[in-house]
Amino acid sequence: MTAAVPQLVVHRDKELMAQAAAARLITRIVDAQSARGTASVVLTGGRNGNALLAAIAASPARDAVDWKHLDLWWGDERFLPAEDGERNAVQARAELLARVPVDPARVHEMPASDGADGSDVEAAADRYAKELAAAAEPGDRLGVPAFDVLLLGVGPDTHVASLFPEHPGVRETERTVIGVRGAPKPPPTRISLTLPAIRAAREVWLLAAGEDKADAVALALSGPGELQAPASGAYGRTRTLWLLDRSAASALPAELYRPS
Ligand SMILES: O=C(O)[C@H](O)[C@@H](O)[C@H](O)[C@H](O)COP(=O)(O)O
Repeated sequence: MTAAVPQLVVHRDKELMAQAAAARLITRIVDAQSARGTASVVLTGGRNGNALLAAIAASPARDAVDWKHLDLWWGDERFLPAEDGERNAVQARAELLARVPVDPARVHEMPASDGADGSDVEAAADRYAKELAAAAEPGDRLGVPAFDVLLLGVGPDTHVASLFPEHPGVRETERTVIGVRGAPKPPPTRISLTLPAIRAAREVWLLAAGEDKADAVALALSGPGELQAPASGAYGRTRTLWLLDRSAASALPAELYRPS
């Protein structure tokens, strides 16, 4: 079962989108933890992903989360030295993770280029795939944990994670994690979950704000193939949610979104 038919929620502006998405994510984590004692979330890099983390950090409700029983993963990472400020994990630490009592053993950063695999990005990707498989439950698909929420920023070319239009990574159907070279968005070398891994999530939430995303959002939601618009291939098993601001929704056809 998939939730390939997306739900759209459009907020007044990107600031309100970040605040509302933060409240939504806190609630979703609390619900998962009350049901199962634990939760797992896949973080995304980019301005909207980081704004969401900052909004959680600033929220009084953040203490409702049992941070010690939360597994955090990444959808993609820039393949740079571990402490490089351009890494998604370094930015996530600064925005939120250094301010809440997470269990470091449950914060699963993607390998860095100065780690055990050196500059071998494919070996680093395989390492992360093994870490995901080790965390999967017997019933989980593909050897990937059934993430409660998988967050994705959406690029102006409709990329998600580090899966770019017409790039080979979008076609991957077997592996859960791949190395990416020649990414159009710098830096060129990255690690990324693949679409099959993304689709193993219970819920996939896509974040897009700003006029520069309007065409990408309209294209991705018009039903093109995922090779042309990778965001259109990002959906969850039970829910696919597009969190937008009005600017990013401004090119949508009337039947998809009526401005309030
Ligand atoms: O490593 C990255 O750069 C991100 O994971 C990338 O997929 C990002 O989410 C989109 O490019 C949207 O970025 P913005 O939210 O900054 O537009």
